[in-house]
Amino acid sequence: MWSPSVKSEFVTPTAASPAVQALTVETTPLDDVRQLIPFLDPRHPLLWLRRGDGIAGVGEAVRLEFTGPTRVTDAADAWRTLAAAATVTDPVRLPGSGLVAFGSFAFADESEQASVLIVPRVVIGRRAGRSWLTRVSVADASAEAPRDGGAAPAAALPKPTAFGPEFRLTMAPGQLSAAGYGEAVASVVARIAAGEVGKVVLSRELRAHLPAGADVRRALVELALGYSDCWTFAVDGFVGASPETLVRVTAGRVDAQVLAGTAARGANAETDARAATTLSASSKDRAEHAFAVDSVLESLRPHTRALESSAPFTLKLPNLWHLATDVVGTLADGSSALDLVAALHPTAAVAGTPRAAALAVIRELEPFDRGRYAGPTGWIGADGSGEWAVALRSAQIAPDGDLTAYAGGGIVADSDPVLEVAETTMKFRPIVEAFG
Ligand SMILES: C=C(O[C@@H]1C=C(C(=O)O)C=C[C@H]1O)C(=O)O
Repeated sequence: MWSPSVKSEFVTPTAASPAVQALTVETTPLDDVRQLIPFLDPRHPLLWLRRGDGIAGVGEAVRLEFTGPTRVTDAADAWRTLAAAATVTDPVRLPGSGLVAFGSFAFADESEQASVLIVPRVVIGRRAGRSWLTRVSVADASAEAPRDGGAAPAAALPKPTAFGPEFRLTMAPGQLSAAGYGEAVASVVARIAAGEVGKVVLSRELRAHLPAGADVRRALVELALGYSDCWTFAVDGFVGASPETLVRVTAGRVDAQVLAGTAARGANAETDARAATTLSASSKDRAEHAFAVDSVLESLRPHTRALESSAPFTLKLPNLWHLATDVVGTLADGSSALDLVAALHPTAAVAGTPRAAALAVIRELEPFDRGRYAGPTGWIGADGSGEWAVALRSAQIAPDGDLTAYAGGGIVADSDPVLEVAETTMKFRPIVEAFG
């Protein structure tokens, strides 16, 4: 249960966060800031951006790490405690103003990759023509005075910095080659025919190495410009431009957009229109899509009232078409966005159905750790609001510069290995072009 409280005198330490930090958070309005990316740290950007609106974070006031099967529920609990101990002044009161944490969670329970919640020291936000600056300062709950002297006075905007030199990466196959992926797809199709499983989302990876000191903001600009209708994100070295909204919670409203079912864009207007019509008429894609919508509705229903879904429609992206369904409802039980993320992840759009059987096939056939690919990435606010994407069209940059990009697709009874390899190639495009 989420009890919104941004001011609290008393802090109860929890197992997830033994020494609760008391944050002092101050948001002030700014004149419209049109570009958020130039304010970011070139090597440690924190970003959540769509159609020019979003939040950009600089520095780390708090970093919480989670692993294992309870990583999302642990994070939801730790966030409740942290938010309850914070003193927040927020005259702006827009989604993303006040206290926020950026978050990114590993796809798999057994992943080696840490899941994180990061509260930046400074956030610059923009929404519908309004902008703001949030500053965060930290004091240990047991300490008498804030460690860094309390909230900095509402000061001038941090300075944007010039971009570093251009770079171009060459991506090479990772542990699963394109041919190997095709074989894995064929193996899934055989398992579906044998009745072991209904749908499995299989993925492959590409690898590259980022030159030392590379300015990651260059790739973020490419993603944000090329895929402006997608969520361009950067959290702890994990970057991407995802079209899929896992869940949003704003003022008691819950919404999601389920994507599953993919087709290539046509070369001209006529073939492009035909590609969309064929996709929406395809029984293979409709079946794959229905699995994904059902899994989202089933997970959200216990937490919502008046949950409704649209009819499936075709969604146009620069690199492909998707079948999409909008889901909307009213929050019924005070859940935070992270509580809903815990209920939803992993959906059938990125795991398969039945879930446990699909995850077992993924573990067996994918010879790599997905890390945060296909996991939940987004932000959470002090009042439990938030916006979370399924982290697709993404890549993880390790501290040593090694970059791993991921793409996959839903495999159903009549999937064709050759077409599935081609689909992953289309889905790699945003990352390959942003870094290439
Ligand atoms: C798995 C990915 O995408 C997911 C799978 C889709 C499909 O199989 O048609 C479509 C959108 C996403 O839900 C990916 O982009 O890597």
